[in-house]
Amino acid sequence: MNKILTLVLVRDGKRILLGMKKRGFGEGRWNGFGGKVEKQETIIDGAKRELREECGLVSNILEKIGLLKFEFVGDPQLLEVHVFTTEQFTGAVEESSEMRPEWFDTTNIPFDKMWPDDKLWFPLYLKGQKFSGYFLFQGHDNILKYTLDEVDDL
Ligand SMILES: Nc1nc(SCCc2ccccc2)c2[nH]cnc2n1
Repeated sequence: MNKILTLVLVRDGKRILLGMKKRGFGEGRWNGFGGKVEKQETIIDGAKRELREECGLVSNILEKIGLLKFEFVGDPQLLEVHVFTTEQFTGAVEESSEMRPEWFDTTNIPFDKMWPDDKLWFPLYLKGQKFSGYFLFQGHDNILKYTLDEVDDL
């Protein structure tokens, strides 16, 4: 059974909001906002909840843009990450216990301090293309193999 996770990418024109993960899974890397989906909530409601909890922004319009599956050698639990984006949000960006948010220009995304797969699928995201990918990791830094496809619907 896959572990269902969410990832929300917040855009404001040419800028994207990323958070520096302060602890736990992915600590020390810039990422979108997201995490686990609780039993009693839908995936999209889980995404909205994590967005608010992790950076203070509220959005009612999340667009599904990607599906990423991650396998880690030696770990039977597959991660199934549902990726969303939004350009409509309210509230003030605020740091949380999990994340230190910062705006980046989309021409200057800090890939060297992000998960290694991000540099592969971000270009599809930035050109408005939906995507579906599978990545086999050895540890958290080394991608042994992957597939990545542009898709028309998710
Ligand atoms: N960009 C990206 N994100 C994730 S996990 C995202 C979901 C998540 C999970 C737990 C806490 C916060 C967020 C990745 N895993 C492997 N490569 C990856 N790339």
